[in-house]
Amino acid sequence: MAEEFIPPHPPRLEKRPSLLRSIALFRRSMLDVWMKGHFASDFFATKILRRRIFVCNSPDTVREAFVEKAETFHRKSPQQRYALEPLLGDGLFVSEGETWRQRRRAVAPVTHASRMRELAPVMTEVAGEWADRWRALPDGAEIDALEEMARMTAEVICRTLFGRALGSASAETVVHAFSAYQARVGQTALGAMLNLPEAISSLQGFGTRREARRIHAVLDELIAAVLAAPDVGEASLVRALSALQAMEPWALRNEAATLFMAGHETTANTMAWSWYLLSQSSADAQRLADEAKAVLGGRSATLEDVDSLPFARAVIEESLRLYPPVPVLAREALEDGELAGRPVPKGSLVLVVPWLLHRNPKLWDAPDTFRPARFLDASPPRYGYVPFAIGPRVCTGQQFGMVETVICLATLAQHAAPRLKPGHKVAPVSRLTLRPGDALPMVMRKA
Ligand code: HEM
Repeated sequence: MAEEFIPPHPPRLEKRPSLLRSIALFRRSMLDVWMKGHFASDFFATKILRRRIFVCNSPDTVREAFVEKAETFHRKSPQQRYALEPLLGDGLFVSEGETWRQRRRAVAPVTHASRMRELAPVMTEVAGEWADRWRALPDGAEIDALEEMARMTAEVICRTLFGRALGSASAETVVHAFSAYQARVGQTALGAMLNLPEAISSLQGFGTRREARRIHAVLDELIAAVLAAPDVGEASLVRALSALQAMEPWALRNEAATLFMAGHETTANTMAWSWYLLSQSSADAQRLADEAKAVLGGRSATLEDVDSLPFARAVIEESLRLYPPVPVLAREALEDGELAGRPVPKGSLVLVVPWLLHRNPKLWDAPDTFRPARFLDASPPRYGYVPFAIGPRVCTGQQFGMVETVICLATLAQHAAPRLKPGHKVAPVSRLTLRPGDALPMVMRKA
C-alpha cells in the first residue's frame, strides 16, 4: 500500500500557555491555541480574562448544545458579531431572534437543494472556463492555487447573485472590496472575544466600518441594476430573494453581502486545500483523474453527473474534515443553562470546534491522515462531522457548496494535476476562515 500523507497542523501544546502567550497564539490563528489532550476530550471548560468558555467535542455534547438547546445557545459570539456586523448588519449570518427567523425563511429557500437545477448551470459554465484557462497554461507554469480558486468561486457566487452578465463584470470589484474588509477585521475582533470594555473594541473598529461602507455602495448599485433590468429568466439569488419576500433595500443588501461572504471564501478554501492534499497523494490524484475522465470524457461536469463522481465528493469531504473552512463555531449563552451536567452561566461562550472534533481519535481512525476513501467506506459519525454546522443555524448553502466544489474539482481534474511549488511549506492559518496561508504556489502539470 502506498504511504499515506499526514498534512501539516500547528504543534499541539503540551501544557497550558500563559495568558499573554494564549493571546499571542490566538492573534496568529485560532488553530494554535489547543492542547494535545483537547482533541480526545468530550467536553471541557476554560476561562480567558473575563470570558468563560465551554467546548463541546463529542457527538452527544454537540447535539445537546446546537440542537436540543439551540434556543439558549442561538446567539453568535461577540467576536463574530463584532467582526461582521459592520458589513452584514442584521444579515442572516449574525442576526438572532425574530429577525433571524424571518431572514432564514427568505434565504433558505433560494439556496435550497431544490434550486440546484437552476443554479448548477452557472457552476458548470465557470468550471468549463477555468478548465480552458488551465489547459492553455504550459506544463510547469506557476499558479497561486488559492487565488485561482478565489477568483473562480467569486465568479460562481457573483453570477448566481446578480445574474450572468452583471455578476461577471462585477466579480473583481466585489472581491477586492471584501478582501480589504477582511484584512481590517483580522485585527479587530480580539477585544470583543475577551470581553474587553466596549470603548476599547470600538476604537479598533473604525477602519472596518469605513471598508464596510465601501462594500455597501458597490452592492447597492449592483442590486439596483439587477432589479431595474428586465427579468429574462436567468438565475439570480437577489431577484429570487426580492420576489419571495418584500424586503427593504438595506435588508436585501445585507443578505446579498451575507451570501457573498458565506459562499465565497469557504468554497475557495475547500478547493485550494483539495489541490494541495491531492498534490501530496499521487494515488488519490490518479484515482480522481481516472473517475473524472471516465464519467465526463473531457466535458464539464453538470448537476446530473454529481452522483456518478463519488470519489470527487469523498476528496471534498475529506478536505472539509481536515481543514474545515469555519474551524470554530461559537455561540454566546443567552441565559443560564447546562451542558454535560455542568452549569453554563449566561454570557459564557459555547464552542463546537470542527478543527478538534474532526480529529478526535475516538471518532476517526488515523485522524490526521488524508484518506478520502474513508468517506466511501462508511458514513461520517452523526454530530461528529459538522463542516456546515448543525441544528437550526446549519449552513443554508450546504448543497450549493457541495455541488459547486464537486463540479469544479472533477471538471478540472481531468486536465490538470498541479504540484506544490518545490520548497514551499504550507501552514494552516485561521482568522475568519481556515486557509493554507496567504498564497498556495503550485506548478501546473497535465493530468
Ligand atoms: C464549502 C462551503 C461552505 C462551508 C464549509 C460552509 C460552512 C458554514 C458554516 C459552518 C456555517 C455556520 C457558521 C456558524 O454557525 O457560526 C454556515 C452558515 C451559513 N452559510 Fe455556509 N458554508 C459553505 C458554503 C456556503 C454557500 C455556498 C452559501 C450560499 C450560497 C452559504 C451560506 C450560508 C449562510 C446564509 C449561513 C448562515 C445561516 C444561519 O445563520 O442561519 N454557505 N456556513
